[in-house]
Parts: sequence; structure tokens; C-alpha cells
Amino acid sequence: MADSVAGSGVEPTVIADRLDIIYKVIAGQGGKGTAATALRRIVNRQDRPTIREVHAVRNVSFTAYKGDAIGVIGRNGSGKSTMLRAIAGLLPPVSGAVYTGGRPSLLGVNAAMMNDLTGERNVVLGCLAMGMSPAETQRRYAEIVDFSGIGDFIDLPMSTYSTGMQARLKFAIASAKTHDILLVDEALATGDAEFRVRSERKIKDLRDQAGTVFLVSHSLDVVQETCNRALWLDAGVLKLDGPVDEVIAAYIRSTRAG
Ligand SMILES: Nc1ncnc2c1ncn2[C@@H]1O[C@H](COP(=O)(O)OP(=O)(O)OP(=O)(O)O)[C@@H](O)[C@H]1O
Repeated sequence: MADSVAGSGVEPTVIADRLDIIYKVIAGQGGKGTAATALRRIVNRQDRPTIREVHAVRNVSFTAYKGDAIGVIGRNGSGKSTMLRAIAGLLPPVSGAVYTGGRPSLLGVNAAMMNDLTGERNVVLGCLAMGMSPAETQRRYAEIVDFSGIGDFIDLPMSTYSTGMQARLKFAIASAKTHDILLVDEALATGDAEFRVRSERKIKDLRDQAGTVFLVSHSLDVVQETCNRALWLDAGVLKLDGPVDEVIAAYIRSTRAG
């Protein structure tokens, strides 16, 4: 399959080597304890609250190459977002490592935007934050707003936008730049059907521009349309890594079986 996992001779962009991520959570005390009381207990060195560990990503290894668009699929809580955050360098692994050739940009539903500012100001700030010059920002502005399909709302504060509109604007800003490694977390799922088609095309462009794209999504259609390869996570374990068709077929079989 010519369009499957990028092969030999291609430059690796992300290498995950036996990656383990564990969250440490302060467990409630018989339902009465809050985070604040637990903190007070720690500070006062009183009986320590129970720390519960959530082993979210377990011994995950893979290599991504330039030109790969990788869908990350799996059930709720299987560790997809956690893995993306680890690739972005936002979560330290408890063991193992992630090596990246290039700067990863994480585009999530929670990507930082200023809610009190207008869409317009957010576009400008977002472009500058991504390293564009003021002149380039000005040049790209109309294209970004057009792509987002926000229309007249662009003059209103982001706080007046629906979740889908916010996600569209974030995606439009982030995808205006070529990223070495673009990490997209469910941003497309909140857009409407028409926007989804446009953003799928955009992801293909980004991939053609020789970046690497990771896309976390519950929409298998979107993953199938957009990606050449998929990683299937199950309870933090990498269950399958391969061409998108094969991984999705195996995942569907397992959900039918169980
Ligand atoms: N900040 C956190 N603190 C503690 N545990 C967390 C935190 N974030 C996620 N977890 C836990 O880590 C595990 C993996 O969560 P993660 O959000 O990575 O899964 P996911 O596959 O992206 O899920 P979904 O499809 O529901 O978005 C889950 O058990 C979750 O409860």
C-alpha cells in the first residue's frame, strides 16, 4: 500500500520509546475530603492523604515520519490525550522518553485563547505567538477568518462563541502555519459537517507540506479520510500501529466482539 506507514529512508519526526505516564491524584477521604483540605493536611504534615496513581500510558513505543498523518483512536480514557500532551512536552514521562525532531504544536479544545478579546485580536495574537511577523499576520488574516467561517462574529469577544465556533477559529489559526509536528485533539469533532470537510482537506495539505500530524478523534470516518496510519490505544497500551484501514477494521471488530 503506497499510502501506508511511511517507510525506510524517510526522516523520523517523533520517536516514543517505552513511554509511561502516570498521574498522581489526591484521593478523597471517605468522600469528605476536598483538594483544599488534603492540601492543608500536607502542609501541616498531618496524616497524609492517599495518593492514587493513574497509569494512563503504558510502555508505548512508535516512530512517526515526515509526511505521516496519524490518527489516534481508542475508547474513552484509553490515554489518547495524555499521549498527545506527552508528545507536546507538557507531561513528563515517569519512564521512557519522547524524542522529537522539530517543535510540536498542540491544538486542543483547550488551546489558550483569550475569551475576553475579540476573535480578531485572538487571530492576531495567535499568529504572533506562532512566530509570524506582523506583516505576515496581516497578510494571512483574511484567509484565516474566511477558513474559520466565523463571519461577523469575528468582531465579538470569544466568550460569545459556541464551543464549535471557538474550535473552528483555533483550528483556522493553528493551521495557517506549517508545523513540523501538529497535534490535533478532537478539534474537528466540534465543527459542523461542512467545516469538517474543509478541515480534513487542510490536514491533508499540512501533511503534504511534509509535516507530521497526529489527530485524536472518536470519529473513525474523519481518521480514515485524513490519516494514512493509526495508533490504537487500549487502557494505555498501544494495541495496534499500522495502516489506517487495518487498524480501524481491527478496532471495529473488537468493539463488536466486546
Ligand atoms: N489530569 C489528570 N489527572 C488524573 N488523571 C487523569 C488526568 N487526565 C486524564 N487522567 C486519566 O488518565 C486516563 C487517560 O485519560 P485520557 O484523557 O488521556 O484518555 P482519552 O483516551 O483521551 O479519553 P477520551 O476519549 O475520553 O478523551 C484516564 O483514566 C483518565 O481518568
